[in-house]
Amino acid sequence: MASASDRGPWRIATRRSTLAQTQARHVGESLQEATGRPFELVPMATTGDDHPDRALEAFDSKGLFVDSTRRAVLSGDCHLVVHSYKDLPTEPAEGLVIGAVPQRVDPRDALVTRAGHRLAELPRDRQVTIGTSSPRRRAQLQKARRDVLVQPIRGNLETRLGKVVNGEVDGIVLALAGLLRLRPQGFDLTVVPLEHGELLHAPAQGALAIECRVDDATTRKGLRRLDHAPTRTVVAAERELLLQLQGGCTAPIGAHASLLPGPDGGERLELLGLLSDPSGTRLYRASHETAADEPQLLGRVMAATLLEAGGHEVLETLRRQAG
Ligand SMILES: NCc1[nH]cc(CCC(=O)O)c1CC(=O)O
Repeated sequence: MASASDRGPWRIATRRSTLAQTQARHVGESLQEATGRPFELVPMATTGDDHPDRALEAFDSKGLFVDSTRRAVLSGDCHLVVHSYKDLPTEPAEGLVIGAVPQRVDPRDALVTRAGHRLAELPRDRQVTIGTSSPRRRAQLQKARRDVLVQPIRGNLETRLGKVVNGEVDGIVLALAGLLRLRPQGFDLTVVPLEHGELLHAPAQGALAIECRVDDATTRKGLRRLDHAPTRTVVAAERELLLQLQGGCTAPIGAHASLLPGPDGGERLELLGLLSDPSGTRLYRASHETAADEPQLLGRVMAATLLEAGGHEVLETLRRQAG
């Protein structure tokens, strides 16, 4: 087995999915440009990939998507691993550190249909079906449009787009980031981004987390070149909300943080948060702001607000159901 040394190419562990490999290649190219060292991808199967036919809900947030890639970094076989930040478990992995959070792309979800409808414009004179396996998207779709039938949908990006093209469903909701990175061609479909007030995206959506070993000074130094401080800040606020709310159950949770100009030329940090029951019947939204250097505080304040508004009962019910 090749091993990752301080010389030779950067070895980048990646899951086998096209999205994961595309993201890893982008990171590799940036790292090569920043350091003058070439890179190679080291694709590997993960537990999550072994069950691609299961609905997303079947996976918890306990690291199903990251296990073997992280092990490859911890063992010294690879220098780094690139994750979709939103799929990363909130518990830090022992011995690993997030060495870089590159600038994030558009974090919004999008509604993909043949006709280019907005959510509010979907026809009402017939049964419309929208495919998604995400509890967060389902809850918000049902809140906005009780009349729409939300269906679980499986398969990779191209398979799901194909189901819209052939009319199996009227539309799907997915992350704009995946479309931007994969640029699927040849589908006669319209992509309409969903605004934060329509359907709030997942915490850290559109961002990447690049992990390396805590004690690997060379890789940490290389990764610092890719780090984007404003993205770290907004993602920290969004992830703190997730951390505060996910005590043993996965509720639909949305979060969007942004840095805005503040008084006296400073910056302030704004956070939109959402917590819902799975049906979207009890759905709570709030917005708060703090100084730009208080992302964790902002996430905690948001969590307290959503819990007090009724989120406590929602989480209690979910916990009881989970057993
Ligand atoms: N849960 C799957 C997943 N993980 C990361 C992305 C792409 C978006 C991103 O990088 O945040 C997607 C696809 C989707 O949600 O439609």
